[in-house]
Amino acid sequence: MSIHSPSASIPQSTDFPFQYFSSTNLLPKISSSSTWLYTALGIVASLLVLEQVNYRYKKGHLPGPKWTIPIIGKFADSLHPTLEGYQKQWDSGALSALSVFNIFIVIASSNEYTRRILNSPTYAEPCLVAAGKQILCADNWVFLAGKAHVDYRRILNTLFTRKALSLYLSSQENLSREHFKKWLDMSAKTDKPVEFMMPARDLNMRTSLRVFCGQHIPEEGVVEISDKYWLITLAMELVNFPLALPGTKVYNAVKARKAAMKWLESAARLSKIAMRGGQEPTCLLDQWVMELLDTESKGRKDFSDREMALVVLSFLFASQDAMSSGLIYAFQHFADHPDILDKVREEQLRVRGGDYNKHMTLDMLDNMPYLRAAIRESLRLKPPVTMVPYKALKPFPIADDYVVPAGSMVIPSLYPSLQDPEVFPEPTKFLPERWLDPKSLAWSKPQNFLVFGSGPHKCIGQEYTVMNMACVIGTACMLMDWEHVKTPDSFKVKMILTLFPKDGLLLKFRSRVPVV
Ligand code: HEM
Repeated sequence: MSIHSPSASIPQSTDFPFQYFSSTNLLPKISSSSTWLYTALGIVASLLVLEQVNYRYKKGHLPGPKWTIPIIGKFADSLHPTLEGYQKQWDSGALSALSVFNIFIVIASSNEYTRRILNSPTYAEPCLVAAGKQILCADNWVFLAGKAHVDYRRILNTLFTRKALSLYLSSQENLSREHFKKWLDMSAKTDKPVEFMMPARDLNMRTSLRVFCGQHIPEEGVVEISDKYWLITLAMELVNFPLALPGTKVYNAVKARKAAMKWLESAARLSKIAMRGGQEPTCLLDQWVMELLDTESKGRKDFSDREMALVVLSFLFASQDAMSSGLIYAFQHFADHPDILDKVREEQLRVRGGDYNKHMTLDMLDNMPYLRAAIRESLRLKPPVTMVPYKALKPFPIADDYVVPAGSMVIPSLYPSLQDPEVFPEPTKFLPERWLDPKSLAWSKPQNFLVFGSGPHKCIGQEYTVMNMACVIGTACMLMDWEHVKTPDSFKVKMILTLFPKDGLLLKFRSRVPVV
């Protein structure tokens, strides 16, 4: 098949019972009063046949079910995704196909096809999930494409320079310490372990909101956004029930977004007032407003409160689930590898000059190669984002023998590249050492380290993420011990948009030195 003739031909012989629909001898004598019924049945039957023909035509020779379940397709699987399920799909071929609610989906598992999708902006653009635009608003900058996206992103890059990152570091460290005290108190009160998933998400949400909005959001707003944000996470399924009726996940998520936007718009307004009034910048919004006020800096000078709030919303969306997943697995990996934790501690103590309570700076972080290698390895071993849904803007000749039909979802998978034994021998082991030598095999194939994606939409928060994880883990291991209470589900994976240990990670915390 040529690359310009999408998919395969219509099937010649089938195991689908077309004859059922055309078999007139099954029909009773048609009375005039029931004509409408048979007409309606005929139309429905034709649509169902058309659905199958269309699916088979688009699928072509790709591996995947021969027939799609009428109307819903693989909706049931997409409601309860499992890593094992995806592994099966990836193992079925470098490209494979399925359909959910008539959305045709092509999944890429190889490094080559995955990177081709991520780096072909004229053929495909990120669509997050099918309901992404409803939830994050269609006018959110993350849905821009081409030059408009590049220009917008250039401005946002100024929020993640080294100078900006060092501004955020002290809020991160102070909040981490507050939360460590809470976790230690929880452990001190009972013999039972803490189920770490929600406390970690809470630390992360509070850190993000304070780093992004500083004190421009009152505590009441932080609590409301943190409480409601979970509804947004729950709605981020690959394909949702198509109508956002009251009670559906998408409906609840839209309500949660409206509540969050009210606080975020107010924060943008207050930041502008504070910066114009000569106050010192303390957060990402302030950093942005200072950039706008700087007569030396080039680029757009006017961003409405709504535009700024939508950017913060996109950062919250992108960071909350992925960063929580990254942190939770880091706590699990370090608890399960005390020898590695010892090495991290040794390095921490050396760089902190023997002072357990010394606060971290970016310069100190530069001198912690072992901690950075361990965090990189933790993210490789359990990459929070396993795949990134994109949409084909036009027929996309992804392979010599296959063209992704326009309008299809096309999903690059990050996980298989990060578990490739050719690049990461013993891929299921936690081996920070593989990142210590710049000439190592792992470093020799940077194209395989897809934790943060690749191409024009590569994660804008990559450095911020590593800095935050290093700050939390580096400080935690100075001040606390934590023990992993293992259960039969500890090493099984639960997929809620990102990856989490199935038992929520049970930890017991103990103080090493008083937290100040
Ligand atoms: C462990 C943490 C994180 C992981 C694993 C992660 C991963 C990713 C991935 C895989 C992408 C898609 C890249 C692509 O399409 O090629 C992405 C995009 C993005 N990430 Fe992250 N991310 C993390 C944290 C963050 C944080 C903390 C922020 C915000 C401060 C952030 C902001 C974004 C944004 C805005 C995009 C879209 C960029 C664009 O379309 O230009 N991420 N991230």
